[in-house]
Amino acid sequence: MAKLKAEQEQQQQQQQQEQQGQQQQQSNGHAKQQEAEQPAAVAGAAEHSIAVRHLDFAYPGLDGRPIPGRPPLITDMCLELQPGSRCLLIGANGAGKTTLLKILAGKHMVPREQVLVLGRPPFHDTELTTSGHLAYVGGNWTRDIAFAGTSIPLTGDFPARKMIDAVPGVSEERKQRLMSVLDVDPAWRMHQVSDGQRRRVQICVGLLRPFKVLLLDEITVDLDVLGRADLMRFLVEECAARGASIIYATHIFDGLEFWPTHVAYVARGQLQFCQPASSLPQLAQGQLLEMVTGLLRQEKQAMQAAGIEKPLEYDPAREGEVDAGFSYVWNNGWVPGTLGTSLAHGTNAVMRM
Ligand SMILES: Nc1ncnc2c1ncn2[C@@H]1O[C@H](COP(=O)(O)OP(=O)(O)OP(=O)(O)O)[C@@H](O)[C@H]1O
Repeated sequence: MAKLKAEQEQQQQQQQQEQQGQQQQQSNGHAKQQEAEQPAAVAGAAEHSIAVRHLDFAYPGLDGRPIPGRPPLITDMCLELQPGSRCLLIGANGAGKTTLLKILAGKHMVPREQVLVLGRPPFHDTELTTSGHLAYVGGNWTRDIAFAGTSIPLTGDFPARKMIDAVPGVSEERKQRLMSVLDVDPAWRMHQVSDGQRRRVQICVGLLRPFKVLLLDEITVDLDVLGRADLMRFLVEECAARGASIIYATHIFDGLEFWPTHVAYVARGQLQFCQPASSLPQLAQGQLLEMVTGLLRQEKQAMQAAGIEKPLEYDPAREGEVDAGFSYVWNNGWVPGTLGTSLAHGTNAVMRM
């Protein structure tokens, strides 16, 4: 009897071992499959904090698809930045700076292999942003609020400290440091602050988590000169101390000569250059503004000489007209990616080429 029981136990042990082996094989297979599903370009790409490879991008039309016959806004863009870089992104209005930053921030879907941040595709790998490793601060501080509309300014009656404390996993030391750099009073009520004070709180909240890559889209517009200078110095320290990388798009150049390690210039959706600051003598001479003005003037003259016209203005008389190359349509306030679709927003005209 005892022998039979021992044999049964041995059989049970064997079965358990076989099952464990099978489970192990399955999970190994699953891991291998997951590895295989990772984009090939990710391997070995992490030495660049940002890598853009032959990026093409076009905004979709009202039906969410690329607009036939319309060339992409961004074409064949390549850009690589190492950890610790501070890149100033320059270009005329409408050149595509915000679009590029939003693509890097994972807000627009592009093929995985065309854009890698910290070696990972930012749209598909949402952990990049949820972890705070990839941060984007841009535009006005607004929110889409149901039954109120899209882009409603954050002006509720709550203190700045509440916004700051709402960001999880941030040490009190970092909070205090940022509030001090940005001169934020934690008692400010958000419905009573000035535009510049609201902007300071927005930047403070945006920088709280220790980012590895930070994308800044013209965030210093409302800041006074001292606030701006202190912020730029803080960002230099962050890059030096932690190897963080920053791309900063701006039109305000005074006093910025000391700041960038690289300058990238975009014109009509194409990267004209991305050069180390040390190779641009105008920076050492304190003539960044003159350099940018010269570049934009040359670009404008080249466009005029080439007969490249500005996009057609909307002409209400042509509403509904459909031609070989374009059609005029009304967009009654529909904003891609949001639920808002209401005549209450008023109407705005969209022309499709
Ligand atoms: N959601 C959108 N749908 C369609 N076209 C868009 C959209 N957003 C921007 N564009 C177009 O893309 C082009 C580039 O815009 P973008 O905002 O990237 O330029 P920018 O370089 O940041 O300009 P600025 O210096 O004025 O901020 C513009 O011609 C703009 O009209």
